[in-house]
Amino acid sequence: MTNSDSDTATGTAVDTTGDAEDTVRAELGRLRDSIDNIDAAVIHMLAERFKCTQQVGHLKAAHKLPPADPAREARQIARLRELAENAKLDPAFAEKFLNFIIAEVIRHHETIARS
Ligand SMILES: O=C(O)C(=O)C[C@]1(C(=O)O)C=C[C@@H](O)C=C1
Repeated sequence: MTNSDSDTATGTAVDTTGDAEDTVRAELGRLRDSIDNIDAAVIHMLAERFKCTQQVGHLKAAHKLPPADPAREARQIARLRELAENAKLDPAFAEKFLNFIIAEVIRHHETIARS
């Protein structure tokens, strides 16, 4: 036996050279690199979204429109839930995530309206 010995309790092969550990470490590193890229993309996309919503906030304040538009939100939620389902993402999570972002946007709109 060169790369593995037999586990005395289970009889299963156990790596004794550290090769498996290296493989796992490499795979984890590769996945984390992708996660870091995705997180960066999410941040950049959110930054662009907030640039748009800031403009919406100024437009709404200038025309005395209310910060929140529940009918628009209902349409966005229905749309995102369907997108999530098709993408095999939990639609409840997608809805929570959108509501979290919109709550922050409404806070920004209110700040702009007060200024
Ligand atoms: O579309 C608007 O009216 C916005 O103010 C943007 C936005 C959003 O972040 O998507 C935020 C608040 C509204 O209640 C609905 C949507």
